[in-house]
Amino acid sequence: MSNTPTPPTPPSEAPAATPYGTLPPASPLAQRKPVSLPRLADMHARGEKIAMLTAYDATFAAMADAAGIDCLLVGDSLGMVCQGLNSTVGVSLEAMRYHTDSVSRGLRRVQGTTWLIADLPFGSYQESREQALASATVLMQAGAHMVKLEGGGWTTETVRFLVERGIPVCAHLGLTPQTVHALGGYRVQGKGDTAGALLKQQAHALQDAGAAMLVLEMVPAALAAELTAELTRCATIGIGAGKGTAGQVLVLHDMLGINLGKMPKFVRNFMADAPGVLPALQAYVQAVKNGSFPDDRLHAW
Ligand SMILES: Nc1nc(=O)c2c([nH]1)NC[C@@H]1CN(c3ccc(C(=O)N[C@@H](CCC(=O)O)C(=O)O)cc3)CN21
Ligand SMILES: CC(C)C(=O)C(=O)O
Ligand SMILES: [Mg+2]
Repeated sequence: MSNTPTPPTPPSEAPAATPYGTLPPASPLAQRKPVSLPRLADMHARGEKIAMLTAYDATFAAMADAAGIDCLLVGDSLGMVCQGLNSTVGVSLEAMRYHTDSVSRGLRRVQGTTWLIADLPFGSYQESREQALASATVLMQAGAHMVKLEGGGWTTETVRFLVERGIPVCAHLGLTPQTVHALGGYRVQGKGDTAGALLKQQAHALQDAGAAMLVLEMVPAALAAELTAELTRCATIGIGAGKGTAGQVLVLHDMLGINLGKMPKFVRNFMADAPGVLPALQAYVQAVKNGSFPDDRLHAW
């Protein structure tokens, strides 16, 4: 008998089977632990980019999970993508519950490890903090791990109310599509010193209220990068906000090259160079992780 210590057991060589194909044997995804709030905070602290997409159904949710996505958002963009509405204003809480249920079941079918976020739709949280809690409860009981709500200022106390009651919250500033009629269109927000300072102040207040995540949509890249450096307890997720955020999100159909209307400028079509949907999703995760998406010249302001 030698005294040589036993070498650590090498990772299983067995390829990880998914319903959509086989992942490479050494893939860290094969044994990935569930993404949780502490793990997201750890990724944020280490500077590992957080990759997020929207999902509206069980099949795409399972595929994105297999591709190694960190977070999925059941976005109220489903009103435009799935229901054919021309804005997100008409999306009901019942529709959000239905799609959250479907996505959550898809993740359970494959023992998914993805962090699941659901949008509180227009009109489901504006009336009172109690209304927001009741609406958030519907989505959490449908399988969401976190809810997202749009806006700053008055939303701060709503965020605090939910977080104090054990509901993780993602905030959303910049282009907030539920208020498109007040904003005057889907255009860049936070441009100029005054608008930029207001957005920053609102973001800090949301972090102090306990928001663990903040979507920044269509804001100047420099503003998003500055905020990202300032907010250490809240991970920024950009969409059309440049490469300086802690993570990125896109609408799933957009990054697969499918869009009923005008493709926003911040989108990259990951199907263009991929042989299929799973490789396109994997390419997105990889591009977010290695910083090659977005390209500041092509996908930001
Ligand atoms: N399919 C889809 N993708 C999205 O990103 C998305 C939705 N739906 N629905 C909800 C909101 C609406 N969003 C939008 C919609 C349109 C533009 C758009 O047309 N942007 C123009 C710039 C317009 C301007 O600056 O005046 C662009 O060229 O990107 C951007 C974001 C983002 N969200
Ligand atoms: C675009 C993302 C951030 C969103 O809110 C949605 O898909 O509804
Ligand atoms: Mg939304």
